[in-house]
Amino acid sequence: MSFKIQPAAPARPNRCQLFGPGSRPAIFEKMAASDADVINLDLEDSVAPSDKDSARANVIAAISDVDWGNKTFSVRINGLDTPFWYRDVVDLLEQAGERLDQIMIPKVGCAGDIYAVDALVTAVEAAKGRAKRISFEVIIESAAGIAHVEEIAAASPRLQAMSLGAADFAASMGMQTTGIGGTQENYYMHRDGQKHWSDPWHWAQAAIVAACRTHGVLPVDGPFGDFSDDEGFRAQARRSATLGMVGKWAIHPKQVAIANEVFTPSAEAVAEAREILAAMEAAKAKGEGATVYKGRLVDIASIKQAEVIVRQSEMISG
Ligand SMILES: CCC(=O)SCCNC(=O)CCNC(=O)[C@H](O)C(C)(C)COP(=O)(O)OP(=O)(O)OC[C@H]1O[C@@H](n2cnc3c(N)ncnc32)[C@H](O)[C@@H]1OP(=O)(O)O
Ligand SMILES: O=CC(=O)O
Ligand SMILES: [Mg+2]
Repeated sequence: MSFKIQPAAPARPNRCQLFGPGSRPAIFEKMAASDADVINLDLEDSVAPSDKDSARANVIAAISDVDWGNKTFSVRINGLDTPFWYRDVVDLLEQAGERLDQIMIPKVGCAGDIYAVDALVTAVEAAKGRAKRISFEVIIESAAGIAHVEEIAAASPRLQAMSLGAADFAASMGMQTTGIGGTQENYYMHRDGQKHWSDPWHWAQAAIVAACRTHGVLPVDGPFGDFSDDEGFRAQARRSATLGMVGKWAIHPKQVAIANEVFTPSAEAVAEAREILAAMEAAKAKGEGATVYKGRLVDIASIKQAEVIVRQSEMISG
């Protein structure tokens, strides 16, 4: 470990973030009744420009009127390149009740974007005497965002989570696809007459995980657009979990259960992690730093690996 200790990310479940347009209040109660850990009401790209004002009013009302239980409650504001974002922040912070936990800043391109929102939020919080300090989450969904991912992850103590937004990311990168996440037909290797598909999102996800883990932020996988493809969603979620991401967005309620399943360590994984910890305790009692568990090496690094799984499981089960 470096002299600088890796900070822990916020200890709250973030296995699934369920999205819904702020212009569709008929689904708010259904979102609240879901099993998602995080709710994201959207003021940005799922809301037509003509509906921005009414969607903002719907969301502000719903923050107090709907029982969101113990979910993390977040609102996605409009991007800093639009005329809408400052009004989103001011109205939310001036008018919304204390139940608002977080705002999501889309399309961030540099640390300065977060600084600007932080300055505005801090001023309105102080002016209104808000007791609860709002946290931030951001979406990396542009070439600039991924190029500056580390400074973004370090930008504010308010920052709790960072998602990869595959749709806008693909557009910003000039990727030749209209698919939102998952397998891309033309991204394959060819050998002996067979196609072997690769993962075009992998490098961006890995960069996000590294930036987040360096700065104590939760790394999250964003949307998977084809909500008819359960197995495609599951495969994408499993790759993300294996890389170190803690959860994934659901853009349809049927994706919630799959995300929760994938991002909850299985009973078998937890049992094995506990056995590794026990094997290492036994090794330590004999003065050994390395031992054999089920025919394979485990050593002091294995304790940290096993603790990741046990901690995740304990945090989720509360
Ligand atoms: C891609 C880049 C991004 O920025 S993604 C994030 C922004 N996008 C969004 O927030 C979109 C969220 N999703 C939606 O708006 C809808 O799910 C879309 C995809 C339009 C599909 O809606 P719809 O045609 O009603 O689906 P459906 O008939 O299969 O619905 C079945 C039942 O589920 C409900 N439902 C629908 N969406 C949600 C949701 N997000 N949260 C909670 N409930 C939802 C429907 O109302 C329907 O309920 P019921 O069975 O009639 O009682
Ligand atoms: O905002 C999300 C995206 O994929 O774009
Ligand atoms: Mg987007």
